[in-house]
Amino acid sequence: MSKLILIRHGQSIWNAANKFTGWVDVPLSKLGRLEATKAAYKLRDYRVDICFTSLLIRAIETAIICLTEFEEICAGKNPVLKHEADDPYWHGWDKYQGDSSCELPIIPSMALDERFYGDLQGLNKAQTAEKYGADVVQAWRRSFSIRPPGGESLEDTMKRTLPFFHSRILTQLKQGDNVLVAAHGNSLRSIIMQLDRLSPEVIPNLELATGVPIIYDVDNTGQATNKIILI
Ligand SMILES: O=C(O)[C@@H](CO)OP(=O)(O)O
Repeated sequence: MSKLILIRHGQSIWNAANKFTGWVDVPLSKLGRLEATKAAYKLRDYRVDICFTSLLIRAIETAIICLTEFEEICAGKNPVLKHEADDPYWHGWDKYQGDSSCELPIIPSMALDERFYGDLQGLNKAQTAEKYGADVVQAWRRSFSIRPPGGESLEDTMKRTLPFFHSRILTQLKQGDNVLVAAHGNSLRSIIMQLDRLSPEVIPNLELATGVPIIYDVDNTGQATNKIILI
């Protein structure tokens, strides 16, 4: 049985400021780094073979903290970011083949990026609710198919997260690897919707706390058989 560890990044400086963030690439706050360190402590008895993150620094910082705070989680290996060679201007670090006997790959992908929040990015959430009405803004934030102005619905986000989840993440799990995924509230909600078989009517009630690991047991057919949340 493989372990799938999902973690929403620790608090970012824009979570702290109550701003819509989406694809804006803000770092963790001091509290966020502490949350990630606490998550690393909770994960100290787990072993990770491969890690996937979004391209956004708040998820990457969270992954790095989880993988470096206690050496045991990587079984003594060094985490190394492996960039995909799909950017023609990429400077070529990805050409390094690496050494799987002593390196733990961290694969960053835009498929795991936060939902694109369009025109709301950078706006204060409370002020936006006052301007447009709390119910309208709640539907933009939590419904399955309603898009925030100029942005992605959860359904849109799911169209990029799930193909990646199936082709890259589940493939590793089915072959027996333990996988850490450090991503975002909405990219993870779309994956959990699939794992927990949640309907579009139920998904608005799913909230993910920052920096809290969610662990699934996944069998070799790719089915999730158990779930625990390390609060
Ligand atoms: O601003 C964002 O990018 C997200 C996560 O912080 O917000 P929401 O809670 O509305 O999904």
